[in-house]
Amino acid sequence: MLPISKMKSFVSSSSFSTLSPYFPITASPTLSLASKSTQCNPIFTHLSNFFSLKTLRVSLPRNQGFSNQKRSAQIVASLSPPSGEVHVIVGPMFAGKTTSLLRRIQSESINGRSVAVIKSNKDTRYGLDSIVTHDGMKLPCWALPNLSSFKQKFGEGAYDKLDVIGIDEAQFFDDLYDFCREAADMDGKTVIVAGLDGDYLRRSFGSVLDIIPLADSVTKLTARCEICGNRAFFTLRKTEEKETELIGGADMYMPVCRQHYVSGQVVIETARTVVEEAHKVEFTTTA
Ligand SMILES: Nc1ncnc2c1ncn2[C@@H]1O[C@H](COP(=O)(O)OP(=O)(O)O)[C@@H](O)[C@H]1O
Ligand SMILES: Cc1cn([C@H]2C[C@H](O)[C@@H](COP(=O)(O)O)O2)c(=O)[nH]c1=O
Repeated sequence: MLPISKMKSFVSSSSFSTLSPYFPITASPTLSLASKSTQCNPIFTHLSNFFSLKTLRVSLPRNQGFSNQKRSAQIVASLSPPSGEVHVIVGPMFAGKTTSLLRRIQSESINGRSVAVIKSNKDTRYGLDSIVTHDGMKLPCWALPNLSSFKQKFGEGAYDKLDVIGIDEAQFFDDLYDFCREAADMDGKTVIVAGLDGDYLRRSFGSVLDIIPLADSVTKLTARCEICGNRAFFTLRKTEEKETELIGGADMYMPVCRQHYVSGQVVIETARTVVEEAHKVEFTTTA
């Protein structure tokens, strides 16, 4: 298998057919819309913009069935936008979200689909040209301030040929929902999103949870609790900073189970209070 770091390009040259991979033609004997009369009927034209072939079922006489099925499938294919997919991978830090995203992208690329990966340009830990896992697995990427700039930066023509878009560190993109909806619903892309569902205080992080209603699949991964080795669902911040967004790795964060999240928060809060009190004492004695 080709190692991710050796992938020829993060955009392969396989061509993208607008309709065929996304529109399985599975017409049943009764599944037919367009008899000659309905094709020219303005009511049909209006309705067919709102309903797919599966919703509007009109039975045809047996001898006309086959050719009409083909014809109606063609008509509906030309009316329906290509159907994409949204897959979401969440979990705490060190859970393997980036690893899983890169594996899926690699496998899509090996299957001949053209792929591109985006990460937030806020995360400068490993430079801006690659996505890197905590294990050092690597893939070239686009580091962007927002997702809406992707189409223009990537080039409209190249975007049209793309099959799969990977998004890492999704919690940092405010326009995640609109991007995923448009890419999957209108442009027929498979979008694979990896990000933190919760921040260090276990509050919903960015727009990651907002895209669950758009998703075909949602996978919650777990790490290993750094204190007891049990499954870790949460990320504990080891430092005193309080802002929500704070780029860092194992120096600042650790994955923990519920028990050690709760006790860890108490320890960190106590330590913070002790430090603050010590500063106050220092300030009053020197003033
Ligand atoms: N406490 C930990 N629990 C689980 N994995 C850890 C831990 N510390 C380091 N790792 C390493 O991190 C890897 C996952 O990295 P990565 O895919 O970048 O995770 P994520 O994107 O979820 O932060 C694991 O395969 C493991 O080797
Ligand atoms: C919990 C938490 C994390 N972050 C930052 C820290 C890292 O830079 C990324 C997460 O990276 P990973 O690929 O999931 O390991 O997010 C943050 O800014 N705020 C937080 O509360």
